[in-house]
Amino acid sequence: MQDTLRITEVFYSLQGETRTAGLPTVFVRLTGCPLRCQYCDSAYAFSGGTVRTLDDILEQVAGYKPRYVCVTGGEPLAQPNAIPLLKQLCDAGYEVSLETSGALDISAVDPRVSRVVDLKTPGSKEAHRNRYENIELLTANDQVKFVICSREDYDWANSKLIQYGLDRRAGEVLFSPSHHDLNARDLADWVVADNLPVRLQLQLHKYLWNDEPGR
Ligand SMILES: C[S@@+](CC[C@H](N)C(=O)[O-])C[C@H]1O[C@@H](n2cnc3c(N)ncnc32)[C@H](O)[C@@H]1O
Ligand SMILES: Nc1nc2[nH]cc(C(=O)O)c2c(=O)[nH]1
Ligand code: SF4
Ligand SMILES: [Mg+2]
Repeated sequence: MQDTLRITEVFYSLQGETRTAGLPTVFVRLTGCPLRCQYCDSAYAFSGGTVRTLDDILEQVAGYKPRYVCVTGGEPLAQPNAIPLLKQLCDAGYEVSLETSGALDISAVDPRVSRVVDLKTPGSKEAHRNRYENIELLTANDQVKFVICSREDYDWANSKLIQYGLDRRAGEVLFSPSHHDLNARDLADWVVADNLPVRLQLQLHKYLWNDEPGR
């Protein structure tokens, strides 16, 4: 029996988020998530999907001849075979990132992967799932993200930034407005007013292609 993963989609697009925003990237979206963030834009990946072998997924990725590959979901780390997938993508020579909720242990992820770890804000309604032990594991190759729904979420994110010295632990601290919940301009004004050491992140793909799956 070969190693398999349940996959919602594999597609080639522009990275809409994080430090590689704007760069052509292959996305591998794994099916299933144990969380239910209030704002989730990928709820179509909670169920369904297709069981595929790692070799089959790697072959499709290779067909795009990408430099960047992003493993996302759903929650990738909810499937144990996400770990060998990430390693094999690195071995194949891609620059690999992982989008993860921060609710599961990130320690087994290949160190070549840039782990994009969400710290779930109160506005997500899933903040009680944050696994704060993950913060100790972050390196300069990793990124921490806050998806911010309100001024209260902004103040909460700012307090975590200070409490854990996140800008010194991770290569990037990303503040992203929750699409539909918060005006990006308000968040931009708050970041400037407070002179925060964070990067405002907009979801580029939503400006380009709205909320279409597979973009
Ligand atoms: C769909 S999740 C999949 C990976 C993982 N489950 C997680 O939450 O990081 C990918 C990224 O999209 C973000 N996201 C989801 N819905 C969003 C929304 N409405 N506005 C802004 N970011 C959103 C998540 O917070 C996460 O950083
Ligand atoms: N273009 C594009 N960029 C993305 N970056 C992270 C995504 C995600 O859903 O995790 C995503 C996505 O769904 N599309
Ligand atoms: S953890 Fe990620 S995929 Fe799961 S509900 Fe939250 S945003 Fe959606
Ligand atoms: Mg998305």
